[in-house]
Amino acid sequence: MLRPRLCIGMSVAPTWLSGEGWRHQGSGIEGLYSSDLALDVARRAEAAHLDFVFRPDASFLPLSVMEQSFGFSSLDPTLLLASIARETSRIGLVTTISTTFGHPYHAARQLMSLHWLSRGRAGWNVVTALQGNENFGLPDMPSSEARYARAAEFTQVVRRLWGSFPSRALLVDREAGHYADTDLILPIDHQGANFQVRGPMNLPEYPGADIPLMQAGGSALGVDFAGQVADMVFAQTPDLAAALAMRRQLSDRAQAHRRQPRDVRLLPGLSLYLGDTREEARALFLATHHRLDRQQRMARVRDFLGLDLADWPDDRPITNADLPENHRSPRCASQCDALRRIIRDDRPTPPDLLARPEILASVHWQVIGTVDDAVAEIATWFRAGGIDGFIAVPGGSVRSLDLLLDALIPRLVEAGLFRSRYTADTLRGHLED
Ligand SMILES: Cc1cc2nc3c(=O)[nH]c(=O)nc-3n(C[C@H](O)[C@H](O)[C@H](O)COP(=O)(O)O)c2cc1C
Repeated sequence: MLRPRLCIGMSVAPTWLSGEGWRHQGSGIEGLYSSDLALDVARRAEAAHLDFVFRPDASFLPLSVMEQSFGFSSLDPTLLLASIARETSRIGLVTTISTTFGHPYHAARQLMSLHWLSRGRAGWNVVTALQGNENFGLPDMPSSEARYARAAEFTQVVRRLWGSFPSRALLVDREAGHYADTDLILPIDHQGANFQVRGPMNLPEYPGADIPLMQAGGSALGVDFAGQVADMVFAQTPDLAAALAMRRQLSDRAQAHRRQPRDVRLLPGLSLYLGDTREEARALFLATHHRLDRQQRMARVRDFLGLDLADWPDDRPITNADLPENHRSPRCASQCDALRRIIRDDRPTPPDLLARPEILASVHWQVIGTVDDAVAEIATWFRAGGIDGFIAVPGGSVRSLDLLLDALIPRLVEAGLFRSRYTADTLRGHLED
């Protein structure tokens, strides 16, 4: 444990309505393309004193899922969070901006705008993106190396632009008629492999609290990048062993970049299917994913692992030796690694593998059970030093969301694992609390 209490973020994606979740009466799905859904959750998350709400994002629309659910269709995350800024006062607002497709000048200005509008509560989830190249004139997705090199340069430019108009340069001296001390507003004159940016930025830095960075991407390059720049890491760690290994790697890479391990908070996604009983939770999970048929599940196995299960006997276990050696999904190395670990450790048969939550849903840490089950598991992982907190990704229905905010978080407070009130009103303040 690197800090005494958990850091807790809440996805406003809204994951609890994915799968079949949106079809429940009263799901509120009609509010998806307005602020309504996210605002309601943000207000409730603020009442529970969470560190931040968080909006992941994608710049492409896979049509295959749209017939059955809302998929990746969504409002622009930064605009959505800006609309929430004035309706809340304490909770952090973490948006997602990809470093692969956009330009750092735009990103720097959008993020600092959100920071001003929320009075110091903005955070940036730095992603190198999974897909979407065809929407930006790129014939293929750039390699992992190219994406992380661009991410490092992009992030450096954004930070330098934020610093190019320091808050102390803002004088607003009515009497003398001096608005700003222009000696302090300096160009950055960046000439790099990907960007040429003169600066300065046309917006001053928000005084007193900087914008924390979150990173998502679990390959060796991703972890090194996180060790260099991230305050938080959104990770996929399906079991405690994976979390402990990730925590060790992050600490190692943080120190290699002359930072402290505690500066980089490991916050895995925690997918929660909660019910009053375990049976209820399991039924909720299965009902949520029942429309994913065997063909679709096998397609996921093929995509992630390069393994074709079409003619595989149902009683034959799948072992490490069966996995094609050089298959790399272009999409996400960390997700594939998690599935490889399951095959290495559990040797599942095809029916076992195809029923795994990791195939049906995500490779996030999953609790399918009661609030007691979730509290026990979170406490175990935290006390073992595997996590610094988590990002809640409730699934299945609004009921999972309600149990998270109304029952689970208060139980963590009672256990002394989470704050009972805010002591700060900026995101940086919450992280250091
Ligand atoms: C937990 C997690 C969350 C992610 N969220 C996003 C996202 O919201 N938007 C996005 O474009 N990419 C997202 N990504 C993709 C990563 O930014 C990255 O492109 C991908 O994981 C490949 O990098 P890697 O090989 O280092 O994992 C996410 C990845 C992970 C592991």
